[in-house]
Amino acid sequence: MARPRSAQARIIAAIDTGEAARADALSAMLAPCCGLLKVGLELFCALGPAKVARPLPVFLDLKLHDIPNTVAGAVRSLLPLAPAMLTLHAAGGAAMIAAAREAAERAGGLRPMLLAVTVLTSMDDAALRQTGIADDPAAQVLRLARMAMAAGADGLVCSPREVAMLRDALGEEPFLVVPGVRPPGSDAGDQARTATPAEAVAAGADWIVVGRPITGAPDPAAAARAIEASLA
Ligand SMILES: O=c1ccn([C@@H]2O[C@H](COP(=O)(O)O)[C@@H](O)[C@H]2O)c(=O)[nH]1
Repeated sequence: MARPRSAQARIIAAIDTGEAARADALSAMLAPCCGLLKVGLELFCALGPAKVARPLPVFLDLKLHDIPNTVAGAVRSLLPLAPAMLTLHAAGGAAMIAAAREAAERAGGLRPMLLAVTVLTSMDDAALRQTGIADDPAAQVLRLARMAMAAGADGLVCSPREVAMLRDALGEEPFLVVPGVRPPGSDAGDQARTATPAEAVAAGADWIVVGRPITGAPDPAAAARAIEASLA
C-alpha cells in the first residue's frame, strides 16, 4: 500500500461495534470521507471473518500475539480476507514478527502491510511500570520499534507523542499508523498518550486512527470531514 496522498486518505475510521447493522451503516457513511476502515477485535469477535470486507481497504487490527508458529498460522488464515494492513504486538518478539512476515510472503501475491503495535496508546508511565517495564513509554516504543523493523515489520503503531522521535531515529522507512488522536476539546476516554490529528500528521504520521470522536458524533461523516479539514 502506498503512502496516503491526501488528508482524507490519511484517516482510518475505527468501526468499533459488535452489531452488524451499525457496522454496515457506519461503513457506508464513512467510506466517502476516509482512506481505510478499521476492523478491530470488537467487530471481528462478534461478527467473524465474513464481516471483515468493507467498502474501503481494511485495517485489520487483531493485534496478534502468540508463539511464532501460531501467529504464522493466523496470518495464513487471514490472508484470504485480503486486509490492507494487519497488526501484531511487537512485544511478541522478533521471531514472532519474522514468522508472520514469512507466512505472508510465502503465500505469494499481494500481502497485507504488517504493523507492529509498540506500547498501547492507553498506557501511561504507571501502567507500563506495572508490566515490569521501568522505562518511560517513549523509550520502550523506540526499543520495540527497532526490534520490530529489524524483524520484518513494514511499519509501527504508536501514539502521536512518539511519532517525531521515531522519524528522527528511524527515518522515513516505517509506515507509522497512529491511534490515540483527539480533535481539540474531545474526550480522551481511556487513551493516555494523545495529541490532535493535525499534531500527529505534522510530526510525521502516515495514517491516523480515529474511533469514538467520529463514530460517537451525531453526524459521523461531518466529524470525519472536520478532521480532514484540520489536516489540510
Ligand atoms: O495502541 C493502540 C492500538 C490500537 N488502538 C485502536 O485504535 C482505535 C482508537 O479508537 P478511539 O475510539 O479513537 O480511541 C481503537 O479501535 C483501538 O483498538 C488504539 O487505540 N491504541
